[in-house]
Amino acid sequence: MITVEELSKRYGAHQSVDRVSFQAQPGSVTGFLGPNGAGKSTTMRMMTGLTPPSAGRSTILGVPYAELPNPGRHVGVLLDASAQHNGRTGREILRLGATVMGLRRQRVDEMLQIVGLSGDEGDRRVGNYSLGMRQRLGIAHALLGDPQVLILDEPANGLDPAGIHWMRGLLKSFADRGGTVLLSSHLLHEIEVIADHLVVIGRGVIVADGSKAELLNAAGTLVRALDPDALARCLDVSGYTYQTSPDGAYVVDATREQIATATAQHGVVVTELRGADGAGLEDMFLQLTAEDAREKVTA
Ligand SMILES: Nc1ncnc2c1ncn2[C@@H]1O[C@H](COP(=O)(O)OP(=O)(O)OP(=O)(O)O)[C@@H](O)[C@H]1O
Repeated sequence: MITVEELSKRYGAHQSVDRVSFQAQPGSVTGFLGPNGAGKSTTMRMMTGLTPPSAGRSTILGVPYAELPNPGRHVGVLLDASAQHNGRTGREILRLGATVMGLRRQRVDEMLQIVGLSGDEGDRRVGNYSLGMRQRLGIAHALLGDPQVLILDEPANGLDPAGIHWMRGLLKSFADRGGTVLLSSHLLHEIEVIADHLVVIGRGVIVADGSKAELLNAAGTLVRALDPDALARCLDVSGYTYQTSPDGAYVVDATREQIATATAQHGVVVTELRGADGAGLEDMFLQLTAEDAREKVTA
Protein backbone atom coordinates (compact mmCIF):
# COMPACT_ATOMS: atom_id res chain seq x y z
CA MET A 1 0.00 0.00 0.00
CA ILE A 2 1.20 3.48 -0.88
CA THR A 3 -0.04 6.55 0.99
CA VAL A 4 0.69 10.09 -0.13
CA GLU A 5 -0.35 12.88 2.25
CA GLU A 6 -0.36 16.54 1.31
CA LEU A 7 2.89 16.25 -0.64
CA SER A 8 4.09 19.58 -2.03
CA LYS A 9 7.11 20.75 -3.97
CA ARG A 10 8.03 24.32 -4.76
CA TYR A 11 10.90 25.25 -7.09
CA GLY A 12 11.53 28.96 -6.56
CA ALA A 13 8.26 30.71 -7.32
CA HIS A 14 6.81 27.66 -9.10
CA GLN A 15 4.55 25.29 -7.16
CA SER A 16 5.19 22.02 -9.05
CA VAL A 17 3.18 19.80 -6.70
CA ASP A 18 0.51 21.23 -4.44
CA ARG A 19 -0.80 19.22 -1.47
CA VAL A 20 -1.17 15.98 -3.37
CA SER A 21 -2.84 13.14 -1.45
CA PHE A 22 -3.89 9.70 -2.67
CA GLN A 23 -3.51 6.01 -1.96
CA ALA A 24 -2.60 3.03 -4.09
CA GLN A 25 -3.99 -0.24 -2.77
CA PRO A 26 -2.61 -3.77 -2.93
CA GLY A 27 -4.14 -6.02 -5.55
CA SER A 28 -4.77 -3.20 -8.00
CA VAL A 29 -3.11 -1.05 -10.61
CA THR A 30 -3.37 2.67 -9.87
CA GLY A 31 -2.90 4.91 -12.89
CA PHE A 32 -1.33 8.32 -12.22
CA LEU A 33 -2.41 10.44 -15.15
CA GLY A 34 -1.59 13.96 -16.16
CA PRO A 35 -0.51 16.14 -19.05
CA ASN A 36 3.13 17.16 -19.56
CA GLY A 37 4.57 19.01 -16.61
CA ALA A 38 1.61 18.18 -14.35
CA GLY A 39 3.85 16.97 -11.52
CA LYS A 40 3.78 13.17 -11.88
CA SER A 41 7.54 12.62 -11.92
CA THR A 42 8.14 15.12 -9.15
CA THR A 43 5.55 13.37 -6.97
CA MET A 44 7.12 9.96 -7.67
CA ARG A 45 10.60 11.29 -6.99
CA MET A 46 9.42 12.62 -3.62
CA MET A 47 7.78 9.27 -2.85
CA THR A 48 11.03 7.43 -3.49
CA GLY A 49 13.28 9.78 -1.54
CA LEU A 50 15.03 11.31 -4.58
CA THR A 51 13.57 14.79 -4.15
CA PRO A 52 12.92 16.26 -0.71
CA PRO A 53 9.34 17.51 -0.42
CA SER A 54 8.65 21.11 0.57
CA ALA A 55 5.80 19.76 2.71
CA GLY A 56 3.82 16.59 3.31
CA ARG A 57 4.83 12.95 3.52
CA SER A 58 4.42 9.62 1.84
CA THR A 59 4.75 6.06 3.02
CA ILE A 60 5.18 2.74 1.29
CA LEU A 61 4.15 -0.35 3.23
CA GLY A 62 3.64 1.95 6.22
CA VAL A 63 7.03 3.68 6.33
CA PRO A 64 8.79 6.45 4.36
CA TYR A 65 10.79 4.98 1.44
CA ALA A 66 14.11 6.04 2.99
CA GLU A 67 13.35 4.00 6.10
CA LEU A 68 12.71 0.73 4.25
CA PRO A 69 15.46 -1.77 4.99
CA ASN A 70 16.83 -3.08 1.66
CA PRO A 71 14.19 -1.08 -0.28
CA GLY A 72 14.63 -3.00 -3.56
CA ARG A 73 13.22 -6.10 -1.83
CA HIS A 74 10.00 -4.21 -1.10
CA VAL A 75 9.60 -1.56 -3.77
CA GLY A 76 10.54 -1.78 -7.43
CA VAL A 77 11.16 1.66 -8.89
CA LEU A 78 11.56 2.74 -12.51
CA LEU A 79 11.66 6.50 -12.87
CA ASP A 80 13.93 7.17 -15.83
CA ALA A 81 15.03 4.32 -18.07
CA SER A 82 17.56 6.60 -19.76
CA ALA A 83 19.39 7.17 -16.49
CA GLN A 84 21.13 3.78 -16.58
CA HIS A 85 24.92 3.67 -16.86
CA ASN A 86 25.71 3.65 -20.60
CA GLY A 87 29.08 1.96 -20.20
CA ARG A 88 27.75 -1.11 -18.39
CA THR A 89 25.98 -4.05 -19.98
CA GLY A 90 22.40 -4.84 -19.02
CA ARG A 91 23.58 -7.99 -17.27
CA GLU A 92 26.17 -6.03 -15.24
CA ILE A 93 23.52 -3.55 -14.11
CA LEU A 94 21.26 -6.36 -12.95
CA ARG A 95 24.16 -8.21 -11.29
CA LEU A 96 25.07 -5.09 -9.35
CA GLY A 97 21.45 -4.72 -8.24
CA ALA A 98 21.31 -8.39 -7.25
CA THR A 99 24.51 -8.04 -5.20
CA VAL A 100 23.24 -4.91 -3.41
CA MET A 101 19.96 -6.66 -2.61
CA GLY A 102 21.65 -9.90 -1.60
CA LEU A 103 19.99 -12.00 -4.31
CA ARG A 104 21.25 -15.18 -5.95
CA ARG A 105 23.02 -14.66 -9.29
CA GLN A 106 20.59 -16.82 -11.28
CA ARG A 107 17.96 -14.18 -10.64
CA VAL A 108 19.69 -11.99 -13.26
CA ASP A 109 19.22 -14.52 -16.08
CA GLU A 110 15.65 -15.17 -14.97
CA MET A 111 14.87 -11.45 -15.13
CA LEU A 112 16.46 -10.97 -18.56
CA GLN A 113 14.26 -13.79 -19.80
CA ILE A 114 11.11 -12.43 -18.13
CA VAL A 115 11.51 -9.01 -19.77
CA GLY A 116 12.35 -10.49 -23.17
CA LEU A 117 16.02 -9.48 -23.44
CA SER A 118 18.14 -12.22 -25.03
CA GLY A 119 21.46 -13.36 -23.57
CA ASP A 120 23.25 -11.51 -26.35
CA GLU A 121 21.32 -8.30 -25.64
CA GLY A 122 22.07 -8.68 -21.93
CA ASP A 123 25.78 -8.59 -22.80
CA ARG A 124 25.53 -5.39 -24.85
CA ARG A 125 26.40 -2.03 -23.37
CA VAL A 126 23.33 -0.05 -22.35
CA GLY A 127 24.62 2.88 -24.43
CA ASN A 128 23.71 0.78 -27.45
CA TYR A 129 20.21 -0.10 -26.23
CA SER A 130 17.07 1.26 -27.85
CA LEU A 131 14.62 3.11 -25.59
CA GLY A 132 12.34 0.05 -25.51
CA MET A 133 15.26 -2.17 -24.45
CA ARG A 134 16.14 0.32 -21.71
CA GLN A 135 12.56 0.21 -20.48
CA ARG A 136 12.68 -3.60 -20.41
CA LEU A 137 15.95 -3.48 -18.48
CA GLY A 138 14.45 -0.90 -16.10
CA ILE A 139 11.44 -3.13 -15.50
CA ALA A 140 13.78 -6.10 -14.92
CA HIS A 141 15.65 -4.01 -12.35
CA ALA A 142 12.40 -2.96 -10.66
CA LEU A 143 11.24 -6.59 -10.43
CA LEU A 144 14.63 -8.01 -9.46
CA GLY A 145 14.12 -8.04 -5.69
CA ASP A 146 10.63 -9.62 -5.98
CA PRO A 147 9.00 -6.52 -4.40
CA GLN A 148 5.40 -6.12 -3.24
CA VAL A 149 5.11 -2.60 -4.65
CA LEU A 150 5.99 -1.15 -8.06
CA ILE A 151 6.38 2.57 -8.82
CA LEU A 152 6.85 3.11 -12.54
CA ASP A 153 7.10 6.46 -14.33
CA GLU A 154 5.91 6.20 -17.94
CA PRO A 155 7.12 2.60 -18.37
CA ALA A 156 5.35 2.23 -21.73
CA ASN A 157 7.52 4.96 -23.31
CA GLY A 158 9.42 3.52 -26.23
CA LEU A 159 7.84 0.07 -26.09
CA ASP A 160 6.44 -1.31 -29.34
CA PRO A 161 2.80 -2.53 -29.42
CA ALA A 162 3.84 -6.09 -28.51
CA GLY A 163 5.95 -4.69 -25.68
CA ILE A 164 3.04 -2.63 -24.35
CA HIS A 165 0.81 -5.70 -24.47
CA TRP A 166 3.46 -7.71 -22.64
CA MET A 167 3.90 -5.04 -19.96
CA ARG A 168 0.16 -4.78 -19.44
CA GLY A 169 -0.03 -8.53 -18.76
CA LEU A 170 2.98 -8.40 -16.48
CA LEU A 171 1.60 -5.58 -14.33
CA LYS A 172 -1.89 -7.05 -14.19
CA SER A 173 -0.58 -10.41 -13.01
CA PHE A 174 1.65 -8.64 -10.45
CA ALA A 175 -1.45 -6.90 -9.07
CA ASP A 176 -3.51 -10.11 -9.24
CA ARG A 177 -0.93 -11.74 -6.97
CA GLY A 178 -1.61 -8.99 -4.39
CA GLY A 179 1.01 -6.46 -5.46
CA THR A 180 0.54 -2.70 -5.47
CA VAL A 181 1.25 -0.93 -8.76
CA LEU A 182 1.48 2.82 -9.27
CA LEU A 183 1.98 3.66 -12.90
CA SER A 184 2.22 7.13 -14.39
CA SER A 185 1.36 7.95 -17.95
CA HIS A 186 0.03 10.50 -20.36
CA LEU A 187 -0.84 7.55 -22.64
CA LEU A 188 -4.50 7.61 -21.75
CA HIS A 189 -5.56 4.54 -23.67
CA GLU A 190 -2.82 2.53 -22.07
CA ILE A 191 -4.02 3.52 -18.60
CA GLU A 192 -7.68 3.00 -19.50
CA VAL A 193 -6.99 -0.63 -20.31
CA ILE A 194 -4.74 -1.44 -17.41
CA ALA A 195 -5.73 0.60 -14.35
CA ASP A 196 -8.38 -0.26 -11.77
CA HIS A 197 -8.04 3.05 -9.99
CA LEU A 198 -7.20 6.47 -11.41
CA VAL A 199 -5.56 9.51 -9.91
CA VAL A 200 -5.54 12.49 -12.29
CA ILE A 201 -3.19 15.44 -11.76
CA GLY A 202 -3.16 18.81 -13.52
CA ARG A 203 -0.74 21.65 -12.68
CA GLY A 204 0.38 19.95 -9.51
CA VAL A 205 -3.14 19.49 -8.14
CA ILE A 206 -5.20 16.30 -7.97
CA VAL A 207 -8.29 16.87 -10.11
CA ALA A 208 -9.84 13.38 -9.88
CA ASP A 209 -9.33 10.29 -7.76
CA GLY A 210 -11.52 7.21 -7.90
CA SER A 211 -12.12 3.79 -9.37
CA LYS A 212 -12.14 3.72 -13.14
CA ALA A 213 -15.85 2.83 -13.13
CA GLU A 214 -16.69 5.70 -10.74
CA LEU A 215 -14.81 8.27 -12.76
CA LEU A 216 -16.25 7.17 -16.07
CA ASN A 217 -19.80 7.19 -14.63
CA ALA A 218 -19.18 10.65 -13.21
CA ALA A 219 -18.29 11.78 -16.71
CA GLY A 220 -22.00 12.61 -17.27
CA THR A 221 -24.15 12.19 -20.37
CA LEU A 222 -23.08 12.99 -23.88
CA VAL A 223 -25.69 14.64 -26.09
CA ARG A 224 -25.46 15.91 -29.66
CA ALA A 225 -28.14 17.82 -31.55
CA LEU A 226 -28.86 18.94 -35.10
CA ASP A 227 -28.78 22.52 -33.86
CA PRO A 228 -26.07 22.80 -31.14
CA ASP A 229 -27.06 26.39 -30.23
CA ALA A 230 -30.67 25.34 -29.65
CA LEU A 231 -29.41 22.50 -27.46
CA ALA A 232 -27.24 24.91 -25.46
CA ARG A 233 -30.24 27.22 -24.90
CA CYS A 234 -32.38 24.25 -23.84
CA LEU A 235 -29.75 23.07 -21.34
CA ASP A 236 -29.32 26.62 -19.99
CA VAL A 237 -33.08 27.11 -19.52
CA SER A 238 -33.33 23.67 -17.86
CA GLY A 239 -30.54 24.58 -15.43
CA TYR A 240 -28.11 21.80 -16.38
CA THR A 241 -24.38 22.43 -16.35
CA TYR A 242 -22.41 21.14 -19.33
CA GLN A 243 -19.15 21.27 -21.18
CA THR A 244 -18.48 21.20 -24.88
CA SER A 245 -16.58 18.07 -25.85
CA PRO A 246 -13.75 18.34 -28.41
CA ASP A 247 -15.95 17.11 -31.27
CA GLY A 248 -18.85 19.51 -30.67
CA ALA A 249 -21.07 17.33 -28.50
CA TYR A 250 -22.14 18.45 -25.03
CA VAL A 251 -21.27 16.51 -21.90
CA VAL A 252 -24.04 17.28 -19.43
CA ASP A 253 -24.26 16.82 -15.71
CA ALA A 254 -27.68 15.13 -15.93
CA THR A 255 -29.19 11.72 -16.68
CA ARG A 256 -30.26 10.60 -20.14
CA GLU A 257 -33.92 10.74 -19.03
CA GLN A 258 -33.56 14.33 -17.82
CA ILE A 259 -31.94 15.43 -21.06
CA ALA A 260 -34.45 13.54 -23.24
CA THR A 261 -37.31 15.22 -21.35
CA ALA A 262 -35.79 18.70 -21.65
CA THR A 263 -34.96 18.39 -25.36
CA ALA A 264 -38.41 16.99 -26.14
CA GLN A 265 -40.04 19.92 -24.30
CA HIS A 266 -37.96 22.43 -26.26
CA GLY A 267 -38.29 20.69 -29.61
CA VAL A 268 -34.56 20.10 -29.97
CA VAL A 269 -33.70 17.29 -32.39
CA VAL A 270 -31.17 15.00 -30.71
CA THR A 271 -28.85 12.91 -32.87
CA GLU A 272 -26.91 11.19 -30.08
CA LEU A 273 -27.60 10.58 -26.38
CA ARG A 274 -25.51 8.26 -24.26
CA GLY A 275 -23.38 7.93 -21.14
CA ALA A 276 -20.21 9.95 -21.61
CA ASP A 277 -18.24 6.91 -20.44
CA GLY A 278 -18.55 5.52 -23.95
CA ALA A 279 -16.47 8.46 -25.06
CA GLY A 280 -13.64 6.93 -23.06
CA LEU A 281 -11.20 8.19 -20.59
CA GLU A 282 -9.68 10.63 -23.03
CA ASP A 283 -12.73 12.90 -23.02
CA MET A 284 -12.84 12.79 -19.24
CA PHE A 285 -9.14 13.50 -19.07
CA LEU A 286 -9.41 16.40 -21.51
CA GLN A 287 -12.35 17.82 -19.56
CA LEU A 288 -10.67 17.48 -16.19
CA THR A 289 -7.47 19.07 -17.36
CA ALA A 290 -8.96 21.52 -19.89
CA GLU A 291 -7.94 24.47 -17.75
CA ASP A 292 -4.38 23.22 -17.72
CA ALA A 293 -3.96 22.04 -21.28
CA ARG A 294 -1.16 23.63 -23.27
CA GLU A 295 -3.14 23.11 -26.45
CA LYS A 296 -6.67 24.42 -26.04
CA VAL A 297 -9.18 21.86 -27.24
CA THR A 298 -11.53 23.16 -29.87
CA ALA A 299 -14.47 21.50 -31.57
N1 LIG B 1 14.52 20.33 -10.61
C1 LIG B 1 13.56 21.17 -11.02
N2 LIG B 1 13.72 22.51 -10.98
C2 LIG B 1 12.75 23.36 -11.36
N3 LIG B 1 11.54 22.97 -11.82
C3 LIG B 1 11.30 21.65 -11.89
C4 LIG B 1 12.29 20.68 -11.49
N4 LIG B 1 11.75 19.44 -11.67
C5 LIG B 1 10.50 19.63 -12.15
N5 LIG B 1 10.25 20.95 -12.28
C6 LIG B 1 8.97 21.54 -12.77
O1 LIG B 1 7.92 20.93 -12.09
C7 LIG B 1 6.79 20.76 -12.97
C8 LIG B 1 6.36 19.31 -12.95
O2 LIG B 1 7.33 18.52 -13.61
P1 LIG B 1 7.22 16.93 -13.68
O3 LIG B 1 8.45 16.44 -14.36
O4 LIG B 1 6.92 16.40 -12.33
O5 LIG B 1 5.95 16.73 -14.62
P2 LIG B 1 5.35 15.40 -15.27
O6 LIG B 1 3.91 15.36 -14.92
O7 LIG B 1 6.16 14.22 -14.86
O8 LIG B 1 5.51 15.70 -16.82
P3 LIG B 1 5.82 14.76 -18.10
O9 LIG B 1 4.58 14.00 -18.42
O10 LIG B 1 6.15 15.76 -19.16
O11 LIG B 1 6.98 13.88 -17.72
C9 LIG B 1 7.24 21.27 -14.32
O12 LIG B 1 6.77 22.59 -14.49
C10 LIG B 1 8.74 21.24 -14.24
O13 LIG B 1 9.34 22.22 -15.05
